[in-house]
Amino acid sequence: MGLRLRVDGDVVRGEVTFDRRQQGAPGIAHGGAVTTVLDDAVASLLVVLETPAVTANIHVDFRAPTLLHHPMTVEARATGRDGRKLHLTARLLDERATVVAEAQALFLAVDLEHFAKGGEALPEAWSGWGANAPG
Ligand SMILES: CCCCCCCCCCCCCCCC(=O)SCCNC(=O)CCNC(=O)[C@H](O)C(C)(C)COP(=O)(O)OP(=O)(O)OC[C@H]1O[C@@H](n2cnc3c(N)ncnc32)[C@H](O)[C@@H]1OP(=O)(O)O
Repeated sequence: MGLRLRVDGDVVRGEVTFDRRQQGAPGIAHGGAVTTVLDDAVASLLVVLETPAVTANIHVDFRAPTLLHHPMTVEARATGRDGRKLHLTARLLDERATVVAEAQALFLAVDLEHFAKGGEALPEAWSGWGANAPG
């Protein structure tokens, strides 16, 4: 889906255009694909927060059909932190700046060891990451 995300101050912004590969109903993106974009956008806030964390839950409101082949923008920001709990939100907007979907996510800060459970080497860039991890 060609999602491109960038950090802009304390906000993550990006662009995405859904195509037939993410189709649900004819001409409309599947809600799971929309949720993936929103989850990726809030996850990118972890760079801003300098905190390794994972999605514990994500609630998505689908406000309008997300049309295929129409460029969309996504923006995500942190709304609060309560110990290990990170409260994050993201919105997907169409070319008219109409919100087509929005998400509220709860991330939980984890130690980097959490990611080692996958059995794969972690990226070198992560070695200095995690000063804000719970352990
Ligand atoms: C320097 C450069 C860096 C570059 C950097 C680049 C970025 C690179 C990103 C890498 C990261 C990508 C991440 C992507 C986002 C995923 O896609 S993550 C994948 C999807 N998520 C998962 O796989 C998570 C699976 N779940 C788990 O591992 C565990 O359930 C969790 C979430 C770690 C929680 O387990 P736990 O640590 O044992 O937590 P637990 O003690 O049960 O609960 C702690 C508190 O949270 C609450 N809680 C736990 N789960 C829930 C829930 N689901 N709902 C509500 N409350 C909950 C509990 O009630 C408890 O509350 P309190 O009693 O303290 O008030």
